[in-house]
Amino acid sequence: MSRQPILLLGPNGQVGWELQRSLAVLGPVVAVDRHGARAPDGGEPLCGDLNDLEGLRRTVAALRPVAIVNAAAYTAVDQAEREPELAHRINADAPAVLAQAAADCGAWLVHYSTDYVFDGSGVQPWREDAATGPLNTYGRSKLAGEDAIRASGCRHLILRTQWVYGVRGGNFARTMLRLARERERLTVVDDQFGAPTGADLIADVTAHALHRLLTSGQGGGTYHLAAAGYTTWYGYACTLIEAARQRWPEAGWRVQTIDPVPSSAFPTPARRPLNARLDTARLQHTFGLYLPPWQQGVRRWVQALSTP
Ligand SMILES: NC(=O)C1=CN([C@@H]2O[C@H](COP(=O)(O)OP(=O)(O)OC[C@H]3O[C@@H](n4cnc5c(N)ncnc54)[C@H](OP(=O)(O)O)[C@@H]3O)[C@@H](O)[C@H]2O)C=CC1
Ligand SMILES: Cc1cn([C@H]2C[C@H](O)[C@@H](COP(=O)(O)OP(=O)(O)O[C@H]3O[C@@H](C)C(=O)[C@@H](O)[C@H]3O)O2)c(=O)[nH]c1=O
Repeated sequence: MSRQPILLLGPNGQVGWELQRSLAVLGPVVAVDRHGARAPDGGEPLCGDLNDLEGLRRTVAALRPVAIVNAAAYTAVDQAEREPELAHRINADAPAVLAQAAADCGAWLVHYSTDYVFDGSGVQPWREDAATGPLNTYGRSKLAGEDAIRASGCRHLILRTQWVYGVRGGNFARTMLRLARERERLTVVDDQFGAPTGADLIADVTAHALHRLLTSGQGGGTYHLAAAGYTTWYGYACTLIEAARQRWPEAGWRVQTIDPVPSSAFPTPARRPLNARLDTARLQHTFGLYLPPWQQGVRRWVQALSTP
């Protein structure tokens, strides 16, 4: 394996945190967060701020990584409706610059995208070649990022994933566990379908796929990556709260009722797709992977928490 480093951006996010662990077996990893980092050779400080496009360009040119793994993103779905320019800069302009810089030095660019690039119609899981039609600003910004990477001609791996939970940072699961101890009644939408997917699984699959790309030079492109099976946010909340109650029976749970409701009964600034299921056959087939059922990952996540 190459001694050229892997540049990891966004190392403190849910996925980035797990990537620090999973990528380490592939070679040296230089993790740079938005505050920057020292260059390994003592040269100019490295820039990891996706708002600083010139800084990103300089960093890639100086480091000449074998791969750039971009786990940084603007992920506040509702807030993006109020900050479309910022969401676009982080999720589209920065990946475009990274793609150009990767093309210039021959690096692979690994990037993450979302189920929210789809319009949520139909009932079949979405394949990679299905027509996109994002319903919200976040989804549009992520799709623009994907398009820029594909258009750049750089060697790339785009992994579209969904409903991510991890040990770091905020997510739906953490919100539900908090609400279940604060309120007697929860209402959760039961008409949006997808698969809760662990950041650890995403990071492990990324490392496995990147190893293949670096050793064979084959397999780039756009893939769907999600845990197996599907549920709704309501089904997810019920499974999660049940697992947490079993683990901590005395944690002061107040919740008595969880009401399944249609999306119309839970209005949010950003519209979300109803059918967000991702067809992962291409990823499993290309990289010889088995993706475990979503319930397994959610229960493991609960077991790994130190407090609810
Ligand atoms: N979360 C989810 O449910 C899903 C996520 N994805 C995609 O997966 C990828 C990883 O998501 P996830 O780990 O959940 O995201 P998180 O929100 O947990 O982490 C995002 C990271 O991006 C960093 N970041 C934000 N703005 C900047 C900036 N200007 N410069 C540098 N870093 C910045 C944040 O830094 P800081 O900590 O300093 O704020 C944070 O560490 C993203 O591409 C996301 O779009 C796809 C589908 C679902
Ligand atoms: C807090 C809460 C949310 N909901 C609904 C709102 C929404 O339709 C759904 C999910 O809400 P959240 O805002 O937590 O999740 P959201 O930010 O929409 O999650 C998305 O994040 C981005 C980054 C992605 O890429 C997506 O794959 C997806 O994971 O649950 C309820 O029904 N009841 C509740 O109490």
